[in-house]
Amino acid sequence: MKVLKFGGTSVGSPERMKKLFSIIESQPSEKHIIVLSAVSGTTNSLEQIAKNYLKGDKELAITQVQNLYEKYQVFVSELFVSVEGLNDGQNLIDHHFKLLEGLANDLFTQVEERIVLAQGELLSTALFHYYLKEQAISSVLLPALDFMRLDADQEPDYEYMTSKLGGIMKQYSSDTLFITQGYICRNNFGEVDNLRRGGSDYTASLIGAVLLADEIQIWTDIDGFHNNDPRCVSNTKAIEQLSFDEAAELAYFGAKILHPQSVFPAKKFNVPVRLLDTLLPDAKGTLISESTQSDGKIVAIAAKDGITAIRIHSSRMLLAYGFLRRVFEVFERYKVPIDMITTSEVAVSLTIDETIHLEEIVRELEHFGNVDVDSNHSIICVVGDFKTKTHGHATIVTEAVKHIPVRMISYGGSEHNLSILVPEQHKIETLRSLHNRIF
Ligand SMILES: Nc1ncnc2c1ncn2[C@@H]1O[C@H](COP(=O)(O)OP(=O)(O)O)[C@@H](O)[C@H]1O
Ligand SMILES: N[C@@H](CC(=O)OP(=O)(O)O)C(=O)O
Repeated sequence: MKVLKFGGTSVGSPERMKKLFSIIESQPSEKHIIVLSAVSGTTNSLEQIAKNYLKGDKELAITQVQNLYEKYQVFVSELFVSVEGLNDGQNLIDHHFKLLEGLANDLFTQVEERIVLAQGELLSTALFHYYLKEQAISSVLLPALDFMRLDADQEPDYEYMTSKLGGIMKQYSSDTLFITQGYICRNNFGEVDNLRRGGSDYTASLIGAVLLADEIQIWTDIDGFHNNDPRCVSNTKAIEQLSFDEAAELAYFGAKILHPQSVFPAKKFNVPVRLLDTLLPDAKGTLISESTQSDGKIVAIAAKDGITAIRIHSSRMLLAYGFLRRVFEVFERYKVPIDMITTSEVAVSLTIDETIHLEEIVRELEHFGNVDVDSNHSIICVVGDFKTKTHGHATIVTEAVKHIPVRMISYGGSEHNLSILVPEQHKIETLRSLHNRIF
């Protein structure tokens, strides 16, 4: 069995949906679970609608609902040709947009906000299901809200998902084609929730993991994981093979092609992940598995923006123990993860990308010493095999960035990551300079 995920761009227009049909049709006849994101741009529009409902600006929210409805009317008219298909499509969008408009009459809380955000994937999957029906292809539309669940810590509830989805699949043992929604799930209260922006990759990985699939395929608009950010550097190349750990580092540190959390379930259950291109379906793509080909080499570079660096300078740190624990406890209290950390005998610098509680955190850290905050930085993450060949990598990196003001360097945390922190305005130059020196 394979799990195939298609992102917002791959279902972004009726033409793209038809292209997706031809990719699915050409797959060998085994079980396939197709995970779809919302049509590109839809989740952004839904976010705006929910924001305005939350603010109480119902008039603006309803205008935005109507604008989106008009886009879907065009989509339906271009996707279907049969009277039945056109009716199915029209009834579907009428149902979902009535629900969106109807929310103006009730109290609107964060519960309703998440219901609004779920409509994109509910629409795209049903539209594709009806399109397959028009093409005389039978498929089962699996409601993700029936089996995707997070626990009280917002972590996937593997046990629940394994038993629920396993049971559903047994019910449909003779069917081969399944379609389900990416991104959406329920929380531990049973309310509609989601896996955060870009979360459809995570859905595919979770489904592949709990069903022990042969492969999880992430289909997108590029021919695999590139060795640098193609939006910033021009001559990047697709990488044929990456290990789970290398892919996780790159995804976490900004390689947008993959949701940062999506590698973990696949690694936990050892299910390979393949990144493929909807526009070039025959291209090799990238295989992410337990093995790697990096063998002493640097394989890729990625960048993560919106980073804030915090330095705590304290003479009390000198020869003291327990200092770092007290610093970390502050971040733990506010549930803010730390990305990078460097220390000297009298100071510690660390980075965060979540600044909602920055003021409170700084206030608490000031009990330990002087605190400096530098915002608008980027982490540049260089990934490769630093175990087989243990010398030379740091020199290559520092030499390539000798003209850039580097705020932090972190090396040795893992055997395949060297990260540097630079002001955001130097990100592109840093990526290009490293690319020219390394590849
Ligand atoms: N290292 C990288 N390799 C490949 N693509 C990358 C990388 N870093 C950023 N990207 C960007 O990720 C995009 C694909 O991700 P995304 O837009 O989320 O796809 P989808 O909508 O299919 O989920 C590519 O078009 C590319 O611009
Ligand atoms: N629709 C969601 C989920 C998603 O994963 O989208 P994409 O696969 O297009 O990144 C979002 O826009 O965040």
